Amino acid sequence: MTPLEVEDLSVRRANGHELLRGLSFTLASGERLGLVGESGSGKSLTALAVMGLLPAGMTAHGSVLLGGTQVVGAPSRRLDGVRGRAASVVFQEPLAALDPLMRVGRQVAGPIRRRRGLRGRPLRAAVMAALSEVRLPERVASAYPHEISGGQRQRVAIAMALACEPDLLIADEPTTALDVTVQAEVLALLDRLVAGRGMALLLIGHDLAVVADVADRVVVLKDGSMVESGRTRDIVREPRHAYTRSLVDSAWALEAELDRLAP
Ligand SMILES: Nc1ncnc2c1ncn2[C@@H]1O[C@H](COP(=O)(O)OP(=O)(O)OP(=O)(O)O)[C@@H](O)[C@H]1O
Repeated sequence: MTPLEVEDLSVRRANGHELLRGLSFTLASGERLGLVGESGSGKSLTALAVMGLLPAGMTAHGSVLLGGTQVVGAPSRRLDGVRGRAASVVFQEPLAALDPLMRVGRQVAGPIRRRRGLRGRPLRAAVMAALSEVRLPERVASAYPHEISGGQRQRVAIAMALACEPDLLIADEPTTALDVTVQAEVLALLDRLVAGRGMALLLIGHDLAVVADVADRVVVLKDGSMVESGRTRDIVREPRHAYTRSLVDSAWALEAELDRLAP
């Protein structure tokens, strides 16, 4: 089963204004696709439309097949069984995914219980294993989200998303809210965990250098439309569109600056 097939996807506001236009791409099993573009280009709306989670007042048109289920126009009840199993999301701000009043261990236990039907001691063991996989110490289980660091919170959010054992993981700017030193660690962790499970990954970001490190193919979005797509190395070496070229140039400029600072 193909994890994700998006065909001519558009998103409109109630007043008819189009925020996304005619977007098409496919993600095969185990494939890594990057979705890049500047702020406001429609990256997050794409993720929300794929999951059937658009804000009230916005409608999707076209086709989104998530693990073979049509998301566009589907009633929320039908999608409850698809979300988590077919795809999970890690958002930019981990606090958004976590309940501030619940200890971390209980939160991680939620999706494991639902997905694998575990209870009692086996459930506790599975929670500890899930935390250890994202390199978190056991004591994090009894902490509240505000008692751990931003990087640790994002690891918890990743553990929860992976606990559902989805065929596709959508990571929407998963490291943007983190300190630079923590960003690389979390990205490497995500990379390793997704590869180990053979999951497909849709990695969303504004920084081409970060996305290119992980993604096999890239889709470039500008003002709600796809301007270019192709294999990452082709796009980085020979961008066809002027906008993509500007993203590549700024990625190279940053690289050169880092080389100059730390040769
Ligand atoms: N809840 C909303 N209500 C109205 N307009 C919205 C809403 N969310 C997003 N938009 C608009 O849709 C467009 C695309 O937004 P989106 O959040 O997808 O961009 P993005 O590429 O993810 O940007 P960023 O990198 O800043 O997250 C923007 O013009 C934005 O103003």
